[in-house]
Amino acid sequence: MLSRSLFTTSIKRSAAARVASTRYASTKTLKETLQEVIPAKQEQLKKLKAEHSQAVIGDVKVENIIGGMRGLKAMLWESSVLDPSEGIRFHGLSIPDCQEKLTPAPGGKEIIAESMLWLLMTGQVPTTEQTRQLSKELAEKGELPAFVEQLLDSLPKTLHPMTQLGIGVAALNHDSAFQAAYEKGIKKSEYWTYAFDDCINLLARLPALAARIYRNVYKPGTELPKIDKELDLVGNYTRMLGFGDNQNMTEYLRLYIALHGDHEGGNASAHTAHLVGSTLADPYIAYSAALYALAGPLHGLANQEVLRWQQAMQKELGENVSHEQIKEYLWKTLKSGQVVPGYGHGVLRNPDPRFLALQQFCESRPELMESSTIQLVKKTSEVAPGVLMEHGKTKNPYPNVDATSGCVLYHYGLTEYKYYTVIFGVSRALGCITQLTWARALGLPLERPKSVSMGALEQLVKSSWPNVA
Ligand SMILES: CC(=O)SCCNC(=O)CCNC(=O)[C@H](O)C(C)(C)COP(=O)(O)OP(=O)(O)OC[C@H]1O[C@@H](n2cnc3c(N)ncnc32)[C@H](O)[C@@H]1OP(=O)(O)O
Ligand SMILES: O=C([O-])CC(=O)C(=O)O
Repeated sequence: MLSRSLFTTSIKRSAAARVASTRYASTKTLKETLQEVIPAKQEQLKKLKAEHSQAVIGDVKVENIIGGMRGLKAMLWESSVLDPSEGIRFHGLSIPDCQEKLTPAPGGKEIIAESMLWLLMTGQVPTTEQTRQLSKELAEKGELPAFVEQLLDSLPKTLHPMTQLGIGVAALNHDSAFQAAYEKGIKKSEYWTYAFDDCINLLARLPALAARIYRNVYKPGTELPKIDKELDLVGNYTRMLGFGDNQNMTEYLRLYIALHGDHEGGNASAHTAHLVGSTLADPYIAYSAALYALAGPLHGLANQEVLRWQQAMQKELGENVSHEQIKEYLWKTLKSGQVVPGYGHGVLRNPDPRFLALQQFCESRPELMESSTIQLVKKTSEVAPGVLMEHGKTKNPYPNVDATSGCVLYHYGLTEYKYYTVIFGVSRALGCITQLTWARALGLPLERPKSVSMGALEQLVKSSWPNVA
C-alpha cells in the first residue's frame, strides 16, 4: 500500500520553506517582475564565478559516465529541485504548498498554468490580478498563424501526434523575435527580453496547436472553437479539445498541466531544451527538440504506454482483475524482458508525489473511484512495488506520475492514448521556457561537456588508482 505519510511530512516540512521562499509580488506584469528579480540572480552568479569557480563539490565516477550521468551535479537550474524521497519542490514549495498558495481559475480549485509559470519564472506567488492578467495576455496571443494551421492540416493523420507537435512548434519560429533581433545584432544583455517574448508566444499558442492536432487526427470535420479571451490557458485548451462542458475534466487538466510543468533540469526533455537553447537557437526550436525527448517511452511517452499495458491486461484477464492476477501479469511483463510502464524513476526513490496528488484528485470524485480503469491503477500500485522489489533490478519500485495520468483522461472520454504525451508537451513548456529565459538572462554559455572513450576511461582509472589491475 502507498503511504500517505510522505505527503503529511512534506506538508509539515514545507511550512518553513514557504515562509522562506514566498514573497508576494506587486501588481507588475510578469516581464516587469522578472526585470526586477534578474539583477540579484545575475549578481549571485557573478559572485559564485568570482569567488568559488575552483571549489570542488563532488567526484565524477566511472558509473556516472557509463550510467547516463545519473547523480552528477552538472547543470544550473533555478526553478525546481527534485529530492529523491520527497519529490519535487518549485522554488521551495511542495505540491501541497502550491495547491494551497497558487491561484485557481474562477470557480475552480486546482492550480492553473499561469500561477505555476509565475512561480517558476520569478520565485514569487502571484496575486489573483496578476494571474488573470497573464491569462488575458496568453489568450490575446493564442491564435496560430495561418501557415501553421495549413502545415498541420497537411500532415498525414497517421503521423504520431507528438511528431506533429514538434513540427508545429518548430514552425512557429518563423516569427521568432529572438532570431530576428539576433540577426540585427543585439547586445547579450538584451537577449533575455526577446527570448522571453518568444517563450510567452510559444506557450500562448500551444493549446491551439495541440488541439488542432487532436481535431485533425481524431475528430476530423468538427469545428475548433476560437480562443475565449475570458478563459485561462488550460480552460481554453480543454474547450478546444471538445471537453469544455466537463468541469471535472477541465480541473483535472489544470492540475495535470501545473504538476507536469517542471521536474528540475536533468530530465531528458528539460535538459534537451536547455542544451539546444545554449546554442542560441530560438526558444521555438529549443522546445521542439525537447518535445522529441519527451516522446520516448522511458520518459513522457510512458503515460501512453501505461494505458496500452493496462488495456492489454484487461483484454487478457477481463474487467474485474484480482491482485493475484495483476501480480502474474506483472511477472509476465518482466519475464518477457519489458519494463513495467509507470514504475521506476531516474531520481525518485519513493512514490512520486505527483502520482499521489492525481490519486487524491481521483479520490475526491466518486465517478473516478467507480471507474474500472482507475481501480486498476490503484490495485496495480498496491502490488507492483512488491513484485518489482522481488524482481530486484529497479532502484525505485514505486509508481511515477505516468502510472495514473492517462487513465483519468481515458475515463473522461479522451480515449486516444497516442495523444496523451501531447498534453504533457503542453505542460513541460512551463519549466523549459522558464529556463530558456533565465539562461539568456544569466548569460549561460554553450553546453559542451567532455566525452571520453572506454580506452581513455581505463587509462584515467589506472592513473588515479595505480594499484588496480
Ligand atoms: C515523466 C517521466 O519521465 S517518469 C518515467 C517514465 N518512464 C517509465 O515509467 C518507464 C518505466 N521505467 C523505467 O524504464 C525506468 O525506471 C526509468 C527509465 C524511468 C529510470 O531508469 P533508471 O534510472 O536507469 O532506473 P534504475 O537504475 O532503477 O534501473 C536499473 C534496472 O532496473 C530496470 N528497471 C527500472 N524500472 C523498471 C521498470 N519499471 N520495470 C522493469 N524494469 C525496470 C532498468 O531497466 C534497469 O535494468 P538493466 O540493468 O537491465 O538495464
Ligand atoms: O525527472 C525525470 O527524469 C523524469 C520525470 O519524472 C519528469 O521529467 O517529469
